[in-house]
Formats: sequence, structure tokens, C-alpha cells
Amino acid sequence: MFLKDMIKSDPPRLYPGDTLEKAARLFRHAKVDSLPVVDPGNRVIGILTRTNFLDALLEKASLDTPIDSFYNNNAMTVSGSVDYETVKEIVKTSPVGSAPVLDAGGHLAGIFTKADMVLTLLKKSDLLNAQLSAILNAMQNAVVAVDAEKRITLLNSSAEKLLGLKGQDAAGRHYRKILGEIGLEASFLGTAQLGLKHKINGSATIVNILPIISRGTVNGTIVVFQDLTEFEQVARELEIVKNLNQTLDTVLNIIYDGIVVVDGSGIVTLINQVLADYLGVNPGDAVGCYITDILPNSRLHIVAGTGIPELSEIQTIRGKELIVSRLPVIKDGLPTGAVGKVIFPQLAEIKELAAKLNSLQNKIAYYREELRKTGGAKFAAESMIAVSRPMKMILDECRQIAASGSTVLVSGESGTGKELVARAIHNFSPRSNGPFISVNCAAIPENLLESEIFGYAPGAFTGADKNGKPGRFELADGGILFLDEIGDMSLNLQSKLLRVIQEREFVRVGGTRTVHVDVRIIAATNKNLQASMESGDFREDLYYRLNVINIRIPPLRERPEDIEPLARYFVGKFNHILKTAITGISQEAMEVLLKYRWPGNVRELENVIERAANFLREGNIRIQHLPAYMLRAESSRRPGQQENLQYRDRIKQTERDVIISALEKAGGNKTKAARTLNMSRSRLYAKIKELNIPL
Ligand SMILES: Nc1ncnc2c1ncn2[C@@H]1O[C@H](COP(=O)(O)OP(=O)(O)OP(=O)(O)O)[C@@H](O)[C@H]1O
Repeated sequence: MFLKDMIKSDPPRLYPGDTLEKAARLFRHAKVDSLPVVDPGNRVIGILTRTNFLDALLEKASLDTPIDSFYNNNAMTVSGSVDYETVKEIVKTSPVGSAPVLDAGGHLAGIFTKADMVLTLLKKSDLLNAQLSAILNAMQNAVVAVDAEKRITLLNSSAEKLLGLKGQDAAGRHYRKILGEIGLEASFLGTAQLGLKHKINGSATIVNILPIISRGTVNGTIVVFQDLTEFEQVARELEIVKNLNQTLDTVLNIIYDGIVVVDGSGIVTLINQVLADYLGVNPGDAVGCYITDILPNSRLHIVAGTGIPELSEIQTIRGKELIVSRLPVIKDGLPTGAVGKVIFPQLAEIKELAAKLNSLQNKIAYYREELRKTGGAKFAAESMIAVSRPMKMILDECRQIAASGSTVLVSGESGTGKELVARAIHNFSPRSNGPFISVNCAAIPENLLESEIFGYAPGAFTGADKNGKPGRFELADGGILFLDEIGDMSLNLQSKLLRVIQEREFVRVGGTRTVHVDVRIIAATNKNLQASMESGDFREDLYYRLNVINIRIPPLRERPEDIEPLARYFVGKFNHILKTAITGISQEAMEVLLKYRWPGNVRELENVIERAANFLREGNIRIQHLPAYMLRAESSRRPGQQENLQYRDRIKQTERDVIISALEKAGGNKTKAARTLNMSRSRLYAKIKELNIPL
């Protein structure tokens, strides 16, 4: 605010030659203490004060006397362009109560009086008051003003909220009654206190206390409370945002794809390390660049404008054709930026995955081929190793019996190749163009086995397919049904099976229609069915129906001539599947294979070779590539000593062998082994110790 804004324009004035009467009338009407005297050009040449006028009257000058000898030629004038603060100083220090105000050209612009000043001050203080309360009420912090008498004079709205009371209810009350003991006393001595911690109305606050000092005296104090509850909330939110950012960073940097984000103007706001590395830029430097500065043929800024996604397109980046996707970021229905994704196919991890996939695909291809060979018109004789006499005989037998439709019972320990024999019969038989359907009677739960074998009619039971389902018998029509682990079939199912074998027809579970089938049955068992018959677990009539042709496959330990050719055959098979380059089996390793008892038979040998191939990948399989349990069994057998043993020792040796074999079959699980040996666990432990069996 300037002086010219505080004065009245067109002020009263006198000219040289004007009479005292004119002066009296102007004093009377304008209610001023002095009148400027101006020349015809409106320049101030003097001032006639009330005192000058009264002096003239005391000198008994008549009212028609000109003012010329009474006005003061040295008028103190002020410029209209001085600011408020200067005017204040002039008024405070000047002995005169009023002064003419000049415009920029030095002409009379008005008169400034102390009364004008007071009015202006009042106006100014009203304005300041309004501004102050607007500011105070807009503040987050609570502000309390206390006067020198220690009474509350003001609470802003945040303070009302914090203290839970209205400003007018607090005004005039001693601060202690409202704020409690918060260390205000020092401020009345002029000391400010900052950063005090106080709990007010249950809220943690930081308090700043500032004395109001004017002209050297403390006129009161201002207390500012910063509510930490909100502050802490903000801090928590910031922490959450920080954590989210860190998570985003981590996610962006562990994914294989390159990611870049731009804002609505195409400026990079985020880029992950993978893409930055590929582009040869530092992520920190790339942020803030225009997208085409780091990725010249980018279209991300265009997508950020159009809002139309561009998915799985080919883009050449740094000389390589890569698949990219550009997705707009939409906010309130409008595009505000875009995210670009670049897929890098050549990463090491992907290579590794691809290698695994490749190996699986090879495995599938191999098995498919094997399936084709064994299930196809021609049996691949080379996939069944039969070097030993008994196996050669079995293979011949398979050829001979293939033409008939008689039921076959194949028996032998688990893993000896019973299914392979069944497949050989199928492939040599006139049914080789028909299906070979296999059911493992032990693997399928008892309650499902019946419907699995015979199928079920529509709506046979809850949860069943509403169209019904054919069983394996129907599927095997014109071919062979291989019933593995027949010894585990329930007596109820055994009788149903017997009926089908006799009548060649059956009814689906829950159905009424009779189904006729032309199926040759080959059953297999690793159980002693004679014993099962004796114990009543297997129907005698069914046994004889199945046992029309009987093939017994000896365990591998009884035909050691097959071990070496089988082992070499499996080396070739796994080289093919696993893409390994195993060249053979060392002599020592082969000796271990030949001496081992093979409780799991050919399947176990196959697993041992697969395991070694996985470890080794190339070169010769050596002792260290064989499972440790085989070596322990080997060292525990001490070959050659058997013959010299006395009766007692022989018993012990046999006992030892039985326990070792049970442990091997149970995979080293002593509880399981004890169960098969029908002895308590503690007795097995004692025996292991007594017979010095290595674990
Ligand atoms: N003479 C063999 N030549 C080649 N591979 C064989 C031979 N005998 C068995 N195998 C292989 O050993 C594994 C086990 O054979 P198969 O499943 O026929 O045995 P199984 O006696 O029917 O077993 P289980 O009693 O557990 O059903 C199969 O991978 C099979 O290909």
C-alpha cells in the first residue's frame, strides 16, 4: 500500500492573495489542520496551519486580509509514492500532524493527516486479522494463542479438534485448565521451546512454544501442536508405497521380459534392468528421456496417445527381431501412458527349460515309438532281451501260443517283465491289429475296479458320466485284456470275471443290456496263487480257467546271463531318451551288477542305469555311479565263503541274506522291513546288530 492510496483526492487549497476568511471557511468545511498554498500551476509553495490562522486573528488582522504574510513558506511535503511503512515512520517522527502529498510531477495530489493514518491502520489490521484467521484455520497444526495474563485468546480449528472444545469456550480461561502442564512458563520469560513431546487428549503431539515479544516485552505466547497420529499414518503409508515400489522393482528385475513404462508424453518413467542392459543404457539415466531417444523405433508414445493396445508384434531392436507388446495405461477412461513388454527368447534360464522340455519330448517320442513297436502289427523282438536259456524259451513259447485264444497266466516276481511277455504274445498273435488293454488290479481302488473292467450304464451312480462308460473289456474287444496283479482282485470280482471267461458276455455296472466281447485274457501275478487258493483268497475255478497256459518268468538273479545284455540295452535306451553319451559300464561296476540280488528285477536294473545316466551324462558307468545300497549289499555278501561255513554259520548267513533282502525291498525302511519279516522292529534292530549288517 502506498501513501497515494490512503489520502483523499482533490484536497482543499489556498492561493497567494486568498483572504483569511476563505482560509477560515476551508478549515471549517474540510476539517483539516493545515491548508496547502499552491501557485497557479498547482505547485505547493507553502502551508497555512490552524496555528498560523489563529496567530493572524490574535494580531487583529481582519478577515479580508490576504494570507500572504501569515502562511509558512517551508511546507513539509511527502511524495505519494512512499510505501506504508515509510508513511508510518514519517507520522511517528514528524511533529506536524498533516502534510501535503505530491504526485510524481510535484503537483499537489492530496493532504495526509494522522487521522487518515489511523483509519488506514484500522483497515489494514482488519485485513490482517481476516488473513490470519484464514491461515490459522487452514493449518493442519493446532495453534493456541495465550496472552500475557496466561489466558487463552485463540484456538484455530485444528486446535478445537485436538482439544475437543470450541474456541469461545476456551477463550479467557487459564491455559493450564485447557492445555495442562506443557512447559509454557518459560515462554513468558521470553524463551522459545521447540520439539517438546506431549500427549494431548490421547494424541501424541510435537509442541513448539513461541513467545510473542513486542517492543522488548512478552505479550503472550503461541503454542503450535503437530499431531503425530496423522504424521505416523502418513509415514506408514509412505512405507507401504516404498515397499510396493521395492516389490515392483524386484518383480520387474526377476522377470525375463524387458519392461518399459512411459507417461502420456512419451517420457520414460520406469525401465527394468533386463531391457536397460539390452539397450546399453543405465536405468537411472533412461528415466526422464523421451522413449525414442533410447528405443528409436518405439511406438510406445503413440500407444500412450491412442490408447489402443498393440500385442505380440515383431520389432527389430538392436538388430534382433523380438516380440513386443504395447499396452496403454488407462485412467478414468483416458490413456495416461503405456507399458511396453519385450520378450527375450535367448535367456539362459529359458535355455535350461527348453533343454528339459526337449528331453521330455525325446522321452515321449521314444515311448511312443516303443508303444508303436510293441502295440503295432510287428513285435519289436529286439526290445525284449532274452539271452538266458529260460528267457529264450519263454520268447519261443510266446510265439507258439500266440495263435490260440487260450487264457494265459504269467507269473513271476515284480519287475521281471510279465507285461512285456503279454505284449509279445499280443504282437505275435493274429490279434496284433486289435487293442492291447491293460488293467492293474492292485492299483485301482476296489470300489472302482468293477466299473473300470466292466464299464457302467448311464446314471449308474452319482458322479458317473451321464452317458455311461465302456469298461476295459469292451475296449479290448478284438484284442487282448491284460489283467495285471490278478491275485489282488476281490472274490466278488473274481466270480464276475469267471462268468465273463465262461460266457464271453457281461452286463455293465448298473445296466441291463448284455455285452458280447471277443477278448483274449492274459493274467499276471507276482503272488503265489496256490497259497492264495489254500487260504481262500483266490477262487480255485478261476485259477484253473486262467492257468490254461502258464508262463513263469524267473527272477533276474536266476538268469544272470541276461544282466549284462539288459544293462547295455538300457544304456542305449537312456542315451536316446536323455541325449546322454554313456559309452558303457566299467568292469567293476558290471561285477557289482552281476553279483547283486536284484529284488526289483529288470525294472530295478533299468532304474539303476537311468539313475547313473542322469549323474554321469557321458563316459563309462563306474562303481561310484551305482546306488550305495548295492555296494553295501555287495560287501556284505563275501562271495566264496559260503561253502566253508559250518551249519550254524550257514543259518546265520541265510538269516542275514533274508534281512538284507527285506531291507533292500523296503528301500532301507526298517519298520516296513520288520513288517515283511513278521518280526518286531526292536528284534530287527537286535538282529542287524548281531549279524553285523551294514546300513
Ligand atoms: N527281457 C526284457 N527286456 C527288456 N526290457 C525288459 C525285459 N523285462 C523287463 N523289461 C523292462 O522292465 C520293466 C518292467 O517290466 P514289466 O512291467 O513287464 O514287469 P512286470 O513283471 O509286469 O512288473 P509288475 O509285476 O510290477 O507289473 C519294463 O520297463 C520292461 O520294459
